[in-house]
Amino acid sequence: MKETGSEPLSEPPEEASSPASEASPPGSVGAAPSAGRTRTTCTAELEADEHMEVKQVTLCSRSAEGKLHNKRDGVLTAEMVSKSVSQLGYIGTGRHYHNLSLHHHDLRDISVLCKYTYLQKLELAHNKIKDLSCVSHMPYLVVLDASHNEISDFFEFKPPKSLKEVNFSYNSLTKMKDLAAFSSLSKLDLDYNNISEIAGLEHCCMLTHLSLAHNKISKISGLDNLPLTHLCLKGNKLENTEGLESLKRLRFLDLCQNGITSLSGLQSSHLLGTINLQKNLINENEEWKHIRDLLLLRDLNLKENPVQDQPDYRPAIIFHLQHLSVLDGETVTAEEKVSSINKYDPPMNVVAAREHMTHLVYQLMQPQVLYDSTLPGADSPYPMLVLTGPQGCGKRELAHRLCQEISQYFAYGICHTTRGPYYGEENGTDYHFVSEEEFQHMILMGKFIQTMQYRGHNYGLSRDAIEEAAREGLACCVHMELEGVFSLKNTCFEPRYVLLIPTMVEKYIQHLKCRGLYTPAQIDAAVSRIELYANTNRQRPGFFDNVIPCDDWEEAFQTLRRIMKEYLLLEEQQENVDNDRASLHNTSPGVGEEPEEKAPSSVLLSATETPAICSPTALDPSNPAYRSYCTKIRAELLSQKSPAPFELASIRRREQLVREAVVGRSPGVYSQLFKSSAQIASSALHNADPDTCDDSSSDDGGSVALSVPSSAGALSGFKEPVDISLPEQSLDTSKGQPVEAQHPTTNELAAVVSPTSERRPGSNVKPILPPIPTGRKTPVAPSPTPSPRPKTNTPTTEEAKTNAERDPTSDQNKEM
Ligand SMILES: Nc1ncnc2c1ncn2[C@@H]1O[C@H](COP(=O)(O)OP(=O)(O)OP(=O)(O)O)[C@@H](O)[C@H]1O
Repeated sequence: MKETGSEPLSEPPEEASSPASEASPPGSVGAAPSAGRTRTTCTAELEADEHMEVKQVTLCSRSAEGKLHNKRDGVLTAEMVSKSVSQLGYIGTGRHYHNLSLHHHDLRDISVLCKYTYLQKLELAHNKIKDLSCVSHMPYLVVLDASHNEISDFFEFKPPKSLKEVNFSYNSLTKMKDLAAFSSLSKLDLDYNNISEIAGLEHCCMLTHLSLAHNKISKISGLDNLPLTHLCLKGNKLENTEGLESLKRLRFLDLCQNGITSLSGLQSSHLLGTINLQKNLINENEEWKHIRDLLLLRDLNLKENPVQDQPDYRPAIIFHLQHLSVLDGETVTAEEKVSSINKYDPPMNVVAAREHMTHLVYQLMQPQVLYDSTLPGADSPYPMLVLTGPQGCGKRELAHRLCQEISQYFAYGICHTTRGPYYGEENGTDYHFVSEEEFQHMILMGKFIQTMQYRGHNYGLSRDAIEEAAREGLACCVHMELEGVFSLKNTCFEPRYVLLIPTMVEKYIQHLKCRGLYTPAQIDAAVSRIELYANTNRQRPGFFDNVIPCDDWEEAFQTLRRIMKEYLLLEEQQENVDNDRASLHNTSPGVGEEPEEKAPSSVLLSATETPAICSPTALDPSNPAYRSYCTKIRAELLSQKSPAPFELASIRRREQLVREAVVGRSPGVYSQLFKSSAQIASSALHNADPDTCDDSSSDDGGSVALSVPSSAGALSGFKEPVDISLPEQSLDTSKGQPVEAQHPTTNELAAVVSPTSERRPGSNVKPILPPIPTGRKTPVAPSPTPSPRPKTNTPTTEEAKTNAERDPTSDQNKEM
């Protein structure tokens, strides 16, 4: 839209309108009454209007004529201006052009611009201007670009109230002056001048962008509390980054091409997202410490700094500044982040995997030995118990006590350690105390299946420690820290992991203090690890098989004892025998007659540390509440019609055929196991009802067969892997099913055949103790509490059978 009339477009403000109205000669800034301006101003502006249709047009691209004219004397004329204005708009009551762009005209004298009081944007780059006093007449000016000129006077004009952006780059400024009057200034570009000190900006409370690249600044100063978000001090003489502390809003910082050696001073600019420090003198990897708390930092450039020559420079920086997405201009990949973490702070499972790999390799380098005592069966692991929990939580004492009280089944696995013995500790009882050299030698000899460093000492569980227990026909019980558990989970062993966790921190601290072995720092560290255990339990369901609060050791021990008996099927057998009898005599109790389950002696903690009764652990087969449920289901099924004995015999025969087809006829290494309770119970039932005995399986209608951990697992039939504690898997259901329904399904067979079927964690595969060799040692200490269990050695299969035959209703049979 074009103004056509010759009237003034609007009334300019008084101070600005005066010179224009007089049509002053170039350079003059004289005052004149506003009434006199009308004609001249309008003429100039209207001349401009006539030539202006297109907005934002630059003279350099279209005014060859004007160029020629200017080249003569460098004086800007109204005609040229009229060709270079754009952006017609309203100001006050009239319409005026707002923009004037005069690039590359070799202009020296622009005093004619005094008449153009309504300009908002003035672009004068690439001229030879020294004097900008005409700007004093532009009260509406917002943007001024006077870059690439010859200006040496800093802001020598009356401050336009709204002046926001000024570009004085590539001029001859040497000194900054007070800019208090330029309170609206938000962007100031002073690149490529000769300024040696930052000054005069104290009152620029709107200044967000400041660039002073390629000056002579040797110290960052004068920026205190400015609201700067972007600061460029590239190509100066800076040696450090001190002086930026108060710039809390800084987001972009360019300090490249200086002599900076340290990043100190940047730590409090928490909003920094980009720091460019290319071509400086930073040479310490450790400098990351100053910027590690800048969590919004995404782009860091340390190219061409000596620090790049440091070994592991990039992974180290990436590790310490995990939030970076670009380092030295290159995108930081997820892989780089992960590998840097694995390098500098590997998570426990990574450490464990590495440890495992190391031990495996060293072991493979040795002459190979067949550790037949601990070989896992097709579906049953060698039984092992691992007590874990924070240091001093009592796991060692509990392990010892368990091995004493249930000495028929457990032996204490003695670890090696490089720490010296505490008072009262004996070599070969609590630990094998060895020197560091010995320990390292053992590692190299592939002796360990797991090691860990704890508080500067090495601890390790050797294969021999486990074998020692296994050769005695005993399950192995060890205690270790969480790292050890992670490590052990990589091995072929599938222990039962029991977490002992203090829930009363004060009591735990008190206990540690009483021990008198730990410094306050060590106590703090031990306490802090409670959280680690709790988190692991929360975040990895099934990681621990049981969680027992250990504030009261007696209570914890009773819980542990009960769990272990269940684990080894010592109590379950009794229950099964009872059920079997009931089945055989067709006197199975109804649901209402179910004997009450014993309440747990201690409350197990669930994953979220809530009592087990109302928690997910209620579904833990080791939980009595859950078992009660299973028993009820079983009782209900038992009360239904039982198949006739000949049907059972037929089923057994077919099962046996399937079994033999799957695992062959020959008994495995565990065939003479502590087949303990199951076989004895089985024998008892054989005696009770010989008609139903036709093969190695029990003839009780299913329930005994289910609970018998026969040799090497699979040998006892395809039912073996099925966990009796799971009601839907219990083959007891066969009693209430039609015969066809008792045939193994494809899935059941697969479960037997597949060695990976439902194993730990959380699988509750019942373990089988290794064979008891002839001449086995008598357990050191029998259980202190009178128990119906055998008080000496676990009987061999033959012994058990004989005993059972002698007295099928004996206590031994019941218990075992
Ligand atoms: N082979 C191992 N792997 C991992 N951790 C182990 C191993 N052997 C022992 N530990 C654990 O190392 C920690 C330190 O053991 P140490 O015997 O030195 O301390 P403690 O003060 O006696 O504590 P605690 O009574 O729990 O054993 C204990 O938590 C212990 O269970």
